[in-house]
Amino acid sequence: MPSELSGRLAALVRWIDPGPGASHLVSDVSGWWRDAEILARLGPALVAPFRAARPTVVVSPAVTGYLLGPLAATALGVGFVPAHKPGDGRLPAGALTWAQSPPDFRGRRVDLAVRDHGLGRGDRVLVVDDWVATGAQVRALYEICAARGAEPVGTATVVLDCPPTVATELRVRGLVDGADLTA
Ligand SMILES: O=P(O)(O)OC[C@H]1O[C@H](OP(=O)(O)OP(=O)(O)O)[C@H](O)[C@@H]1O
Ligand SMILES: Nc1ncnc2[nH]cnc12
Repeated sequence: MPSELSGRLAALVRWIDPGPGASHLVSDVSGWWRDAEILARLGPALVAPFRAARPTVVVSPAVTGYLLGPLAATALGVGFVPAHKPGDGRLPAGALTWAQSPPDFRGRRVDLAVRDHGLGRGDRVLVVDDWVATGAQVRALYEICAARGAEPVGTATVVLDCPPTVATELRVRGLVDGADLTA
């Protein structure tokens, strides 16, 4: 992990109390977008460990992934494919491939869908997201890749907050260690 960038990213994470009844604080990463230098560095830093794998496309889940995925795709010079969630109100027309995640960090099983037109045999997919906690949503995206005949080369995340065994299994690389964030 690039240490100077890691420190700046970690310092920009804020924690919000969602209000009465909430069991835990919620992260706010909007500081990453507001800092022009960090914004410019995010894409290249995320993709650096995966350049040798020659990804042909970046896939990211709604909704924060939609901010990071295009930064990573631009850095690689490849295209971007959004992975939709039923609640995001933007399910595209045409055939979709769906997968359901195992319980994620909130205990939810998340349904994810990718437009068939966007992903196919021969694609080498880099998954990009802001945070990997249990790896549940990454697993669902890899399942979609497999169903489309595409190969996931790994996952680039800003916050790597999953057990090392999961990071190794899913080939996840991160810019900030979750243990360095204090809520
Ligand atoms: O490793 P996991 O347990 O799967 O959790 C990580 C995922 O959960 C969060 O997304 P969320 O569904 O909260 O969507 P958001 O981008 O709208 O915050 C985060 O952005 C990752 O996508
Ligand atoms: N955005 C997020 N994604 C996953 N785990 C988190 N823990 C706190 N914020 C999170």
